[in-house]
Amino acid sequence: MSEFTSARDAMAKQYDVLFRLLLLGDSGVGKTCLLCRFTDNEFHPSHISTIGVDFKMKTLVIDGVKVRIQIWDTAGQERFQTITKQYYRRAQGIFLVYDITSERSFQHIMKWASDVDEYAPDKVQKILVGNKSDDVDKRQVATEQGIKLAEAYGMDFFETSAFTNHNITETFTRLAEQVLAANKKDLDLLRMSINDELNLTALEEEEGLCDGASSDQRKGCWC
Ligand SMILES: Nc1nc2c(ncn2[C@@H]2O[C@H](COP(=O)(O)OP(=O)(O)OP(=O)(O)O)[C@@H](O)[C@H]2O)c(=O)[nH]1
Repeated sequence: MSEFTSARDAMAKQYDVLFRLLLLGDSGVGKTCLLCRFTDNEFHPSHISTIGVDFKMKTLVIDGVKVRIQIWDTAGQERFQTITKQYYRRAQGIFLVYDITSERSFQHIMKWASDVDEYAPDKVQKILVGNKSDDVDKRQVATEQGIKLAEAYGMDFFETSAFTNHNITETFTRLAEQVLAANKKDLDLLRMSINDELNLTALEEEEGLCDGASSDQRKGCWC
């Protein structure tokens, strides 16, 4: 279920909605690097395996909506999967990541996708990501293979490079847009509730002004 904040919380926190997105894929495909590039515009050449899970936040504005996204980076290593699977059920969007220089990581997407079917909410939005597109000499997975697999699963598809910053913002924004669209009904309710609160606040302010106003000022007041 979507994690919409109350109108007062949202106003206090400077965002309208909060989404949880999850990065999944084999160890070494570049999940942590994708996240670091997106949130901090940094790239780390060394592979330090994620232990369990970690997260970073970023706020995007989509169609005038301030979307705060909490992106969970999971460990690709098999030994952490009991832990990482516990995070699936609270995700609204999932990146299924493979490495275009690793046929094996591409084959494993089927396993990741079936885990998502089993443990994530039905409404979860998914996107397929073929990372390391800069590493052309080592490419093992053709772009067309990625396109076909994404079509078969009914997902959008991006080839990315955390190294060159290719398609990074596009990929994260696309998944956030999909999640937003999938939760539009809840969002409309939220907007209505924000409007109600704003109207209420305006009314309260007006009333406050009237209460504290001098008799001259009260003449112009409708209360
Ligand atoms: N050439 C190239 N190398 C990349 C890219 N993204 C990540 N790498 C390298 O791939 C290695 C693994 O990257 P990580 O981001 O640590 O991989 P991970 O998927 O988070 O791995 P786990 O935490 O073990 O699941 C590192 O040496 C990165 O520098 C990319 O876009 N291009």
